[in-house]
Amino acid sequence: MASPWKILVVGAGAVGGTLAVRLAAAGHTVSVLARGAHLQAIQRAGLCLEDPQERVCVEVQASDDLADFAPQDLVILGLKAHQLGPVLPQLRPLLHADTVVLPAINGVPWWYFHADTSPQARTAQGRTAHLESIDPGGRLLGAIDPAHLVGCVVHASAEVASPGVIRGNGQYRYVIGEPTHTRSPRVQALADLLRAAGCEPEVTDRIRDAIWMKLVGNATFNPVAALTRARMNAICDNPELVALIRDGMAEIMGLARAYGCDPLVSIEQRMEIARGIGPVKTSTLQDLERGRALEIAALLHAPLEMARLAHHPMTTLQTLSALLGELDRQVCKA
Ligand SMILES: NC(=O)C1=CN([C@@H]2O[C@H](COP(=O)(O)OP(=O)(O)OC[C@H]3O[C@@H](n4cnc5c(N)ncnc54)[C@H](OP(=O)(O)O)[C@@H]3O)[C@@H](O)[C@H]2O)C=CC1
Ligand SMILES: CC(C)(CO)C(=O)C(=O)O
Repeated sequence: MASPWKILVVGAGAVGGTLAVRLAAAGHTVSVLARGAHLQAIQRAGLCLEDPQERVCVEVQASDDLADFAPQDLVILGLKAHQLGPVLPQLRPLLHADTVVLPAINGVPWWYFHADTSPQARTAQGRTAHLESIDPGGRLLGAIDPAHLVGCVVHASAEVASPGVIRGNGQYRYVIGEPTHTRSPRVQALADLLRAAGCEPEVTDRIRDAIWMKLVGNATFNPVAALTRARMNAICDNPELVALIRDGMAEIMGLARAYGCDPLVSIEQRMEIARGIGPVKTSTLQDLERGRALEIAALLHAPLEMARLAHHPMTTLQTLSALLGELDRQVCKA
């Protein structure tokens, strides 16, 4: 192995925990930010990843306080998008000049307009625009230097099965790319790192296309899954839900194009990809079942805000957002 990386996973839940285990098992120095019973279990017995093929457990340094960690080569963000606020500014002391920050997070990212060329990307004053729905006041955008960021789209499904134990569906596909839409040695190095850890990285010089392609599924399947409590395969087998999802997909694909992007696949192909994920619970359904706040802002409010800015109609997504918002208020904690 080339020299080990010093890696911090901030939010070692389903997605972050998966990456933490794979990277630690590949010999890297991995630390994790976790909390509560999950943190206690990791400190007591390590962090474990089960997939249909194997169970792997690793020992990692774990804490609920970012001040306990030294500067890192790579910081992976495995939080829900709405959990970033208090955490992102605290990362600054952990970043050296070449540290890469990799947000493994669904939805429209807070940094979307950084280095973007769409007309909406700059304010009238020439500054990088932000979306109020995911980044009120632009505080996330100002929290860390966006030069550290590499975009990441996660094609994997997992959940925290019990404290200290992540259960995944055995898919480990990550699309990574520069927000500047260029090729870079650091993205290549990240791809090598992930491949050597048994993952399937894909490098793109059009990361926003990959973000939209993923969002086409998350903005439709995730709310429908939470509203119906159905797994992915059950949704795919229900023609009425499929019709609803196809309408929502068409809206998001149109929005992607309105922002100069290509959603990369047809509705038919996107449905097939969703079916291939298997009988899993979306992360939004997992949150609902645990009474946790739903990730509505990044999956629905942000594209709806972008739709308003671009004068693009999205009635299906508006309806899903209204229904999911009320479910969140009725069932989930703040
Ligand atoms: N799960 C999946 O299958 C997939 C998820 N995604 C996306 O990946 C991202 C992460 O989701 P997922 O892994 O499911 O989420 P999880 O809730 O499983 O993981 C997030 C973890 O971060 C912890 N956390 C949050 N804030 C803090 C904090 N301040 N200090 C310490 N720990 C903290 C959470 O703890 P606590 O539980 O106490 O809040 C939780 O353990 C989301 O954007 C999701 O949409 C993408 C593809 C698939
Ligand atoms: C639906 C799924 C698993 C697709 O990868 C996902 O992204 C999620 O659960 O949020």
